[in-house]
Amino acid sequence: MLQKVRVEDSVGTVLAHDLTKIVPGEFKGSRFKKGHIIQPEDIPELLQMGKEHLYVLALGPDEVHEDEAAVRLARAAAGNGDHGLKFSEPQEGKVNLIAARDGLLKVNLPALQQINEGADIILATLHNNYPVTAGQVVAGTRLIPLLAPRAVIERVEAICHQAGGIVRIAPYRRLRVGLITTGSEVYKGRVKDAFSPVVRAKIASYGSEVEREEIVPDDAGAIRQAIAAMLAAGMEMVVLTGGMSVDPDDVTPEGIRRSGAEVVTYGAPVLPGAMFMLAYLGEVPIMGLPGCVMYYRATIFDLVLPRVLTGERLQRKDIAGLAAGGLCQGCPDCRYPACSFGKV
Ligand SMILES: Nc1nc2c(c(=O)[nH]1)N[C@H]1C(S)=C(S)[C@@H](COP(=O)(O)OP(=O)(O)OC[C@H]3O[C@@H](n4cnc5c(N)ncnc54)[C@H](O)[C@@H]3O)O[C@H]1N2
Ligand code: MOO
Repeated sequence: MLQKVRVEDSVGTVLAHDLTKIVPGEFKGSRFKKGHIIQPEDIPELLQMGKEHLYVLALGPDEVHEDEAAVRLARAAAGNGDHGLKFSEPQEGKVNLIAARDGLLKVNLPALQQINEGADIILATLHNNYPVTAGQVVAGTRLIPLLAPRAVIERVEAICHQAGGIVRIAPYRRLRVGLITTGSEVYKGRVKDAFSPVVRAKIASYGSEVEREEIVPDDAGAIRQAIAAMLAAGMEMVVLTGGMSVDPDDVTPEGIRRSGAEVVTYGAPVLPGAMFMLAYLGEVPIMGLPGCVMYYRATIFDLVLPRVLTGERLQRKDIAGLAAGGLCQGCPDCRYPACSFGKV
């Protein structure tokens, strides 16, 4: 409700329109914004600006101001657990949710949809499973009107509460990784290994480390043995490169099968990365990386590795779920992850 109040009596009320300040030759512009809550220290300045009365919105007992609504939704969306998020100060009814650590953004998509199907308040996020770095804005919330009935915010708080939070940053585990490079040409020294530096760097970028490395020829028995040796040495993840395609010498999938690992998938609806294999030997993820991972900046490995590092055990349906967005556009100037690749 619009009300006219004396400036001296206006502390705590909500300004109904922008207030322009003019200091000749120095300043002309909006000094107080619509929606601003008048503070005690504003009074002298308002009087000096020549104001004696203000139009304000009286906050009814059943109404919330845009800033309060945004703060409350942001906090509810993060939930109570170890969410890994920080919040910006509210500004013009908007609060940003900011990653407090590196990790994978997890968004409860059905609950997000439910919130946004209601009127008057919105929550927008980056894509689910987006790899983020500390300090990055991952979501934002805003009330659409300046004031809204309390029921609006209570409704979204209830959705968030029921979902146990909607947005969080899943941290990466630090795993001991074993790398098995396959290829008789590499084993015999005809080709210098170019795969290992790529895999090492990528794994290091998520905070884990390749602790052991072995080069084996294109021989399924040798591959099986190398996998067993990696587990015996305490490796918590095993990555194999090369030999993933259809040539007679491509025996890496066979070697992984012979290790006794349970194969989740051989083949993934992702380009580059179609000839990828994911398997588990007990709790230990085993990944077969096709040749493209060596020379493309972003591939299936970038989509699967961070999820595995958060401790998620991927299933066939998760791999199938990569199809929409699984086609890399092959931009000359790769901006992954800020692109459509891997975004569902
Ligand atoms: N007829 C078909 N050909 C290919 C298919 C297909 O479906 N049908 N798939 C293509 C795709 S997709 C990819 S990816 C590659 C798969 O590659 P592989 O994982 O089988 O890789 P290799 O055959 O072992 O090697 C390819 C190439 O890269 C060199 N290489 C391998 N490892 C290393 C290393 N550690 N350091 C340096 N160079 C390495 C290797 O010598 C070969 O020249 O297959 C497509 N073909
Ligand atoms: O497996 Mo290939 O990796 O589609 O490029």
